[in-house]
Amino acid sequence: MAVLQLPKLCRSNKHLISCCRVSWYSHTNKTAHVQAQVLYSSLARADDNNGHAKSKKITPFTPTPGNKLLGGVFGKKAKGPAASILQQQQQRQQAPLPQQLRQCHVHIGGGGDGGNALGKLDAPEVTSQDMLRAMMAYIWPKDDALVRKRVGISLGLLAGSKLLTVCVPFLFKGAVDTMTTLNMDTAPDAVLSAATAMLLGYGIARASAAGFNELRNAVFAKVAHHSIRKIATNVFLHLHNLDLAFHLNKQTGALSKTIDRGSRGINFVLSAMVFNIVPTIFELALVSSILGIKCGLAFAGVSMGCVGVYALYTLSVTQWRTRFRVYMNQAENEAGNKAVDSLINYETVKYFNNEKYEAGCYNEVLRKYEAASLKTSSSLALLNFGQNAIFSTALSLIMVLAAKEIAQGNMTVGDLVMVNGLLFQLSIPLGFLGSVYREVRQALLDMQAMFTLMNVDSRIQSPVNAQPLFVDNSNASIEFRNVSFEYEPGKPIFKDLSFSIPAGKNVAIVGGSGSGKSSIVRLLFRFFEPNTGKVLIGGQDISSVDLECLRKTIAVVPQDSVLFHNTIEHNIHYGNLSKSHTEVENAARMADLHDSIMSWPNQYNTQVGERGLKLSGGEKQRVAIARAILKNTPILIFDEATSSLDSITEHNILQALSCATSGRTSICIAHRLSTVKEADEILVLANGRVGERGTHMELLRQNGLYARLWETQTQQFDPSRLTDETRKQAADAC
Ligand SMILES: Nc1ncnc2c1ncn2[C@@H]1O[C@H](COP(=O)(O)OP(=O)(O)OP(=O)(O)O)[C@@H](O)[C@H]1O
Repeated sequence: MAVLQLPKLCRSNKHLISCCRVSWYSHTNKTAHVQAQVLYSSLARADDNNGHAKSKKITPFTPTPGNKLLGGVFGKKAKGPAASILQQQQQRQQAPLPQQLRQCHVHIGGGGDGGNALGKLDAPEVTSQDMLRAMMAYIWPKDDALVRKRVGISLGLLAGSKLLTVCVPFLFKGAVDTMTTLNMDTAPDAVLSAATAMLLGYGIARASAAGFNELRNAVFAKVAHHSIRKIATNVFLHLHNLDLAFHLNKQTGALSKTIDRGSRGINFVLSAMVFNIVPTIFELALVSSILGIKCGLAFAGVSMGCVGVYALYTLSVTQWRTRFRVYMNQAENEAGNKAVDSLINYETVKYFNNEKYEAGCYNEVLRKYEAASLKTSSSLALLNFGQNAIFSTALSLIMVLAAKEIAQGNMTVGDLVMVNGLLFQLSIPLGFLGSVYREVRQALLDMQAMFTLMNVDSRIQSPVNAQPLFVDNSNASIEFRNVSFEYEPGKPIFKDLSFSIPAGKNVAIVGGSGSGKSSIVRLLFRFFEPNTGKVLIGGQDISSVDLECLRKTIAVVPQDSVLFHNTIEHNIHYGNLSKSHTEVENAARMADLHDSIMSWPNQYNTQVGERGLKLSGGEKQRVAIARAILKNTPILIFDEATSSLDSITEHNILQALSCATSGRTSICIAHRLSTVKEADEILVLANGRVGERGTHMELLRQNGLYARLWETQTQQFDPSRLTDETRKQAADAC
């Protein structure tokens, strides 16, 4: 039994501004990860001051699902016993948990989302080092010699361009010094040609340095884009592997923005890492050494001092500016979410004439974004000005020093030109250093959100050494054994639910709205896991079988059919991508859709619009049915599959479905009882259990909840036939 000490003291703490739940998250069958998160630092201060006195009130706490806890708030500087207990929780503890606590998940909340619009992700945070390490694996992959070769060539080109760049001021100095001897020399033509050669060399060196740079960019571009593609694909796949609960809690707008910004960040950081940071430091050292050797220690001292002050200023101001970028990202995510949510609900907005309200909400979020961007740009102006001021001061100082040396005859005018050239050359990488640091920090922030996503574990995974699911039409039985389940603590959906469906039978599940019919499908498909009890298919516990194998065994026609923004052919074909066009057509025929499709101008190439909005509700349902037929699985589930169809179409489809499902195990969820009265057995859900079960006639004879529902629907209701108990049940169900 896991016992956590939680700071009861927080209950009385006036600084507490957040009420949160502790996360119980089962990665394996026997352990739970417990993670506390930093929410506010105000409590930390209170804890600092009075930690000892308050620690007396700490009592052990035995967690159960749904227990509401207060606290979990501390800052980096938190001290005292209360803080140390919280810190213990923060370090991921692994404690064996009893069965009923396994796989029960509640997440830390409580406002003050300091992150982004993705909310708090239930994953350890990714550090900059983690990300750099991960990226290094992409740019220097052990298994891809071609990529390594490209990186090597790019580095060679980089070295060539740097050397040429450093030569430029020397050639210019040579030309100026040669020209100054023009009047005193006896052979002006020779001097002129020497100066011309040096000036030509100057031009060639400049052009070649630039050429090498561009060539390097071109060679490296493939490495960068290749890495971006790989990382973005991995993130995308990872998102698809996360469980339904994650996706129900996250907003798609924020997710796509996070991937978008994260991928852009990768491009920047990759180039910066290889071509800017290390080579810039090298160039700074080179230029300072040349200045020191050629012109003296004073010159080197001023240039090094300038670099030091410049770097210090840049780093500290950039650090300070980072928070504005975080606000900006948050506001941008929020704006993206708002826009997507509002546009997806276009029709609802119109039905209720709420365009202005929606625009107002969007404007409000944009206002936040505007404020954050203004702060970002004004602080950037401050940074740029400061950098310029530092550099100009150093440049003036060095030029004064050079002028003095010329006056004393220690340096030539050419030297002055060379110093000037070197310093200007220095200003380029220095400017880069500032902006690269700035951009790298910002890119790392963007990437952090994306990589943190990669750290989120799916709660539903195939167990290690998972068995395949050995079922076919002959043995695809389904059993729910003592299943208890709740999405949220304190709101049980099933209480000790048990039923079984023999292989090849067609069973209907009916019950009031919210009684948990669709939840049965989700448990069967392993979108969620029961808190206790087991779900078995063909006698195998589905939590121990391979997830992909399990899902290949079941075809679902969901309650809301959402289609891809593609042709109708693609949408039906999606049910089984290995099937031919003829099989797609056959499935469409069975779903009573083929004739409708053939009457459209573009037939199977008709575009269905975003989420299938160009189709009627009934047509979408028939596409979903055709898909499921095409998937051709031993188990078929229809969740309100014909609710949007007219009676004639429904009748046709039901006939086709009885062919399609014959010999297979099928579950039909329906409100309209006329669609399920032919089922082999009907289960009536009530109060989290199977309240009644039997064939249509048996249930009518039982004269219970089903009879009441049936009579209400067929308008043959005779209240005098109902007992008080049934009346109460029926009232609950309806
Ligand atoms: N992801 C979720 N998180 C929290 N509660 C949920 C979630 N999904 C469903 N519920 C709740 O679980 C209960 C059962 O939902 P379910 O969709 O299984 O009912 P149903 O019987 O299929 O309803 P209907 O006939 O109206 O479709 C409902 O009260 C619903 O609000």
